[in-house]
Amino acid sequence: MRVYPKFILSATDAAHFPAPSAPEIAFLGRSNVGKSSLINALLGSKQAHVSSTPGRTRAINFFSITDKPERQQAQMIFADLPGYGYAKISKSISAEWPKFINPYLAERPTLALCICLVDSTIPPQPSDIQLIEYLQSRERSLLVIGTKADRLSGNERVKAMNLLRKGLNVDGLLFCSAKTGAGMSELWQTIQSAASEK
Ligand SMILES: Nc1nc2c(ncn2[C@@H]2O[C@H](COP(=O)(O)OP(=O)(O)OP(=O)(O)O)[C@@H](O)[C@H]2O)c(=O)[nH]1
Ligand SMILES: [Mg+2]
Repeated sequence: MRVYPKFILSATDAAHFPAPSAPEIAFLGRSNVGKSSLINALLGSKQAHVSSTPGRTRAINFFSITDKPERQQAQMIFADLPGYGYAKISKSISAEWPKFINPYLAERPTLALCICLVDSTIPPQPSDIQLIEYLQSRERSLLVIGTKADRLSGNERVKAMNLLRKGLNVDGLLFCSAKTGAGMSELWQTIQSAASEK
């Protein structure tokens, strides 16, 4: 799918969020799980900052998405959220979460879908379970993505899929790779149907 993304703003405070307009798709996950890479793969361009240093994304970065370059009004908005759960930065990030990330997840009226990224190459992590339980308690629509699936063989993929499904207590789980593009068309379909339902 060809889309035209535009960076809107970077917010470190709820007061700086853009006024709610188009349906929003939030990308969540532990630091280094591949949030920014997945956004870039979906958009087919380098919008989000990808880094080898975990914890690089410290703000919520908003991008507007249109299907035609001349269109002014966004059809949907992507929100790239700061990562959580990485030991070295967990203190500073966990201090920031309640301040503006919890209000975003709990109260944002236009939030249509939370895409929760988990690393498909490691077992379910407590911080992932915590986030998914929080979103479920808030009755948010969510989709869990196993990232970096290119690192697994076919056999390992089946094993990892079962382990994550059980450990995270979710039915649907989609494995993706920002590197090979695996899973991208299925992911776009889910995003579009969530945005059109909002
Ligand atoms: N093999 C492989 N590596 C990936 C994939 N996606 C991301 N990576 C690598 O994982 C690292 C982290 O990627 P980012 O996209 O910056 O991760 P992030 O979740 O945005 O990280 P923070 O912003 O720090 O929270 C980078 O070194 C990427 O190259 C993938 O699909 N396959
Ligand atoms: Mg990032």
